[in-house]
Amino acid sequence: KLGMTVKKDDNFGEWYSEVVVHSEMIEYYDISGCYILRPQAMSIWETLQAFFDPEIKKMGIKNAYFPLFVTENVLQKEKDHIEGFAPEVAWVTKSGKSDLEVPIAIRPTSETVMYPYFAKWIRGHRDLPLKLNQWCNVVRWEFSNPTPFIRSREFLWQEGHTAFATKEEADQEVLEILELYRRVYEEYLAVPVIKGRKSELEKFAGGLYTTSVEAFIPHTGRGIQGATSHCLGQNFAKMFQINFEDDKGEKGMVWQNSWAYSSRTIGVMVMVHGDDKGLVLPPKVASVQVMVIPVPYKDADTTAIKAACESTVKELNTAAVRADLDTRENYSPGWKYSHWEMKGIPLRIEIGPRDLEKSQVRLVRRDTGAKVDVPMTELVEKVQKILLSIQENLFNTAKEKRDACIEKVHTWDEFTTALNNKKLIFAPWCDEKEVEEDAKARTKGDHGAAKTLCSPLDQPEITEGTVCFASGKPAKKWTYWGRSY
Ligand SMILES: O=C1CCCN[C@@H]1CCCn1cnc2cc(F)c(F)cc2c1=O
Ligand SMILES: [Mg+2]
Repeated sequence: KLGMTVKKDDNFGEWYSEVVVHSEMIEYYDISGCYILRPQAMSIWETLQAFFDPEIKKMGIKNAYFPLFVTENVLQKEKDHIEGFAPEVAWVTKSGKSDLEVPIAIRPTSETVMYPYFAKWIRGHRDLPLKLNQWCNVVRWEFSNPTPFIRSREFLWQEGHTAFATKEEADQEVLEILELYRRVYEEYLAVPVIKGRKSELEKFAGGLYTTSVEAFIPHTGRGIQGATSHCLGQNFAKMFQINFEDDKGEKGMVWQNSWAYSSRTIGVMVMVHGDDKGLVLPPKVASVQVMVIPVPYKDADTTAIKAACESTVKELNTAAVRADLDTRENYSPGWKYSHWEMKGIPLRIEIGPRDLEKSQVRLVRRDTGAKVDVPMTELVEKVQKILLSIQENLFNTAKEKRDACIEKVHTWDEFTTALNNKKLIFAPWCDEKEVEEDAKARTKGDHGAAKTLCSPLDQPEITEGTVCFASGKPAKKWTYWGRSY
């Protein structure tokens, strides 16, 4: 494989596409907007799932699996839930040569698939809370620029759908799930995110309120929704007649939530940490954390070197460090260094004749390129420490870069200047829908309009007399604004 040919600063879109392909995470497919997830990508997906699935089970959520297909009349059940989404719905209209009597939609999300059965299963308050999740794929036939992991016509996600007797229980779960999403990004993918609430314009129209974790890509100056946790209120309970007899014998409608993260998480990680050598994997999601490479010298004892590599891998694997070796003779050490750097392996170990003599190995970090010689007797402890340090350094570096992009503004002019400087804008806002619509209209351009990303749950104080940057009305919230994916 050739090396990287595009630089991250020169052409971000082409750089990204090259990274995901050359790191062997993605293979492009012959249907636009569809991508093959190769093992490196799938192993990251599985690692995140291995964290998230037990966590939601601890919360009493059970996995189920609902059909991929939904009938037209059920899908159209509620216009404002589907409003504007209709063009994205993919339909099955034939089987073999014959047309289907009634076209069948492929799920773009599963509210309308699940909720008729929620109505059937929920009768009394003892049937509550009902808390289900499914790990599945969904299809949204989008036309705006398809991007591996970030925007694809089919993607993997988990979708949680829960029903409670009281709003308080629903409100609490929304935030518990949002905290898990923060951990997925910050503790595993080493990507800093902001927890916040979506505006009335940006929220899920079918719900009561939407919370999200928002990431930011400094290179493009665009925000990206990382994951989302909605409180649906009783909107869907009304639509689907999901009610129950409470302990006083009265009929009440349930309070519902729905929440999801998707394979988009992987793309955000690539965009944030990748560099001009290719992918950079945070150790916690790296299927191989350490690659051991023999450095044979012309008359050196290659057998002894290879044996040292094998015992190093063995020792690391015994200590639960995911290590592998590359002893292929038809590739030079130099070729292997750039190959495994391209693949984002966090740590490389080089073992040559000099290292053998001194009973040491050379460790090379993928994040900083730093090299350090370590006695073989201290191998495991040093490798474990360095892997932790790489995980932390990736997060801290990403957080510093993201924070450096944040610009606090107070006026419209400051806002447009910051927007054109690719900033993540923090502004006092009157929280009025028309003002957001107006700001969107005024910032339309070939880079896309500015929009609200979220109002952070952690709200700074609004000092007396602070006015909205756009309308001049009294400010109600500090809100992040920017262009987005
Ligand atoms: O975002 C979530 C969390 C998991 C469950 N769903 C909610 C809301 C999804 C919002 N949404 C998002 N996209 C959609 C695309 C469609 F084609 C369509 F018919 C419906 C939708 C749609 O409802
Ligand atoms: Mg969409």
